[in-house]
Amino acid sequence: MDELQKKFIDITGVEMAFHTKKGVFPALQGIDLTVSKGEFITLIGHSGCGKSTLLNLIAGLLKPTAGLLICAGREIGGPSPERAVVFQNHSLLPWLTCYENIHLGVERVFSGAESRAQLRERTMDALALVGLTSAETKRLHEISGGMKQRVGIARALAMQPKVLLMDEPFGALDALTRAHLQDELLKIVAATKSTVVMVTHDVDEAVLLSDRIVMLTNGPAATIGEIIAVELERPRDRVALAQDARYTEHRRQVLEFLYRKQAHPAVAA
Ligand SMILES: Nc1ncnc2c1ncn2[C@@H]1O[C@H](COP(=O)(O)OP(=O)(O)OP(=O)(O)O)[C@@H](O)[C@H]1O
Repeated sequence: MDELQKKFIDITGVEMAFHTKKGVFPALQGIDLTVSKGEFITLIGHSGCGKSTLLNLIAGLLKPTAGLLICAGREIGGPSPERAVVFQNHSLLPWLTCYENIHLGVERVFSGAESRAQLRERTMDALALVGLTSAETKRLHEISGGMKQRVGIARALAMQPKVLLMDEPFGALDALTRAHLQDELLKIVAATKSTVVMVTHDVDEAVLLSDRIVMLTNGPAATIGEIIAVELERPRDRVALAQDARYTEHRRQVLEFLYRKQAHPAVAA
């Protein structure tokens, strides 16, 4: 792996302060992080510590008050289909079909360079990737929450992003659907070799999916407290992992960080 691939996302000295009615609120400070190409990173930390803020900075939806964010050798200057985002509320258009929701994004990115047939093929490939080929013509209000989330992931992947950014993509789903989609995401990421940064609140999700778990301290002025390298070979099987001592140890490390070292002020009091 060359230097550019090792530092595919390169974040140095990033600070984010928000101007509020009560004055300046320092959300993040001293954020240094590199993510290599093909790596799966999760961001975990207590509510309000700044996980979404960091993700939005990488997405280019926010500009840092200090520091530098680089992706694939170029400074992140704003949002780009190179860095596709999947949100918890999937932000899809409910009156359109699954196909149309994905096709909209595909058209936006590729219509200058590709024929209508190619655009259709891209859209169908993305639907197939998330197992929704048969739901092509269904409208969003006709499908379940888990299926909507899959459409959101397909829409993001269809743009062939360099980086997939996910903000609690499975947060609103029931436990079984969530487990199913985590397994699907593992397969998709293995096939597409995507670089992923994902925000989660779920310790098991973080250990199951990640190459590294980035744990943020409590805000204000949150920063990276610890990073755990998850040394579990892939493909990963959730049932086998449940009895794996390394899995349990990683889980313990995250829990210790969250509930001992960074016990939430409200909880610690
Ligand atoms: N636009 C904004 N203006 C002012 N303050 C903000 C803004 N966006 C976020 N913040 C503050 O920055 C801090 C970090 O918010 P952020 O949403 O990144 O946290 P989070 O870790 O993603 O939280 P959660 O897990 O609850 O989603 C919070 O204190 C929040 O109130």
